[in-house]
Amino acid sequence: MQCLKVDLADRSYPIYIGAGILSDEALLQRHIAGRQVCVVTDDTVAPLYLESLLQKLSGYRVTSVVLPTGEAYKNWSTLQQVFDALLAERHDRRTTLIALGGGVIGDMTGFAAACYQRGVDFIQVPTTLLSQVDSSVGGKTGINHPAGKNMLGAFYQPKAVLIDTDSLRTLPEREVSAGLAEIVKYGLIRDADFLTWLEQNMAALRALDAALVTYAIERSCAIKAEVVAADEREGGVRAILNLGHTFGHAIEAHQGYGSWLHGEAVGAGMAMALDLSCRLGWITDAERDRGVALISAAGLPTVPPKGMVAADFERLMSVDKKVLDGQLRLVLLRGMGEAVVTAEFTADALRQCLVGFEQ
Ligand SMILES: NC(=O)c1ccc[n+]([C@@H]2O[C@H](COP(=O)([O-])OP(=O)(O)OC[C@H]3O[C@@H](n4cnc5c(N)ncnc54)[C@H](O)[C@@H]3O)[C@@H](O)[C@H]2O)c1
Ligand SMILES: O=C(O)C(=O)C[C@@H](O)[C@H](O)[C@H](O)COP(=O)(O)O
Ligand SMILES: [Zn+2]
Repeated sequence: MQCLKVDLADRSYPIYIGAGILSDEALLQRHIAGRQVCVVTDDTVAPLYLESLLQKLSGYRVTSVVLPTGEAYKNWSTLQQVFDALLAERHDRRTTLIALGGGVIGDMTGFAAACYQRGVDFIQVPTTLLSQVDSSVGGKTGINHPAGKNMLGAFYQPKAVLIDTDSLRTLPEREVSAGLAEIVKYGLIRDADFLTWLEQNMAALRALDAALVTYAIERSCAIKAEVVAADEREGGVRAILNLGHTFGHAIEAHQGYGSWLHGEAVGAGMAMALDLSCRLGWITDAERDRGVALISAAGLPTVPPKGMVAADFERLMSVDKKVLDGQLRLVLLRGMGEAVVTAEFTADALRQCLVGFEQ
């Protein structure tokens, strides 16, 4: 088992990574402060992993909430179901919530934990590749609004992240590719050597080779932990974790959340960010093509949905959380492995990029 740390003074916490670590009762229980636990999961993950998790919690007063599966349910009314269940079961403020599932469950459970009785503990038990390499780490929690992705939420850190790589065995191929999008992102923004390693190992990663996937999770979590520790609330450098997301979130909102997976939208979004970086002369054509080829090799789209035009992007991107005083900022590449958050592009350059992707 590998243990990394997210270093945030009194909000620091461990990330455990390993095969079968969910069978380690003591490891889980070490991070539960009180005697009450509520496990939050979805109706796809519950039949797979809920019972065995509950067995590790004997001696606690445990309840569970099973939410409907998917991005379309990352909203107020689903969150309300969590609060209703916590109140109906008389959970007190020493309760620990456990998020058992993918990023949708992790983001909503974290937000519920931030709000319930003004804040209770929570633990992340991510079961998708995407949530193991990204969403379970860093404390961004929240829900979507029809006008924009993750528009309501809080920065609220978990007490621990338990990544059991065995849970990936049941993950559908499409979800594996979605997780690879965020892994490719880390290479593009911060680590050119990791990018080369990903190029060499992409086929085996898609086949879920255990040793390679474990290394990819460790490297991704290490990069994310370092960036979050440097800038917990995204005052500056943390925004590089948003590479491809301004375009990608616009795609998700345009499609009504759910028909394109988050990772798929980020894949196409990163291809668009590579293209704009190239148009600005910051990376070469060959570097752009190399990035796009890797996104494609991960099984991800490299163009936005048919019928989505430049004006759709401009409208939806104008509500991005990186907009300051009406000025859009984007994460672009100054080189492979070197991301910047910048407003140094003209509206015209952006429009040409967007029009270039129209189909
Ligand atoms: N907070 C952050 O920093 C952060 C980072 C990245 C993404 N996100 C958010 O995460 C969400 C995407 O997360 P996701 O890709 O995990 O999606 P998800 O939570 O919808 O899970 C994907 C699908 O896999 C199923 N599933 C989960 N674990 C499984 C398993 N082990 N076996 C079989 N099926 C399983 C789920 O039921 C769901 O159908 C988006 O809402 C995105 O905005 C947040
Ligand atoms: O942790 C971060 O910071 C990220 O930006 C990680 C992203 O992969 C993730 O999708 C995040 O939820 C996006 O955040 P948002 O602030 O753009 O909604
Ligand atoms: Zn993301």
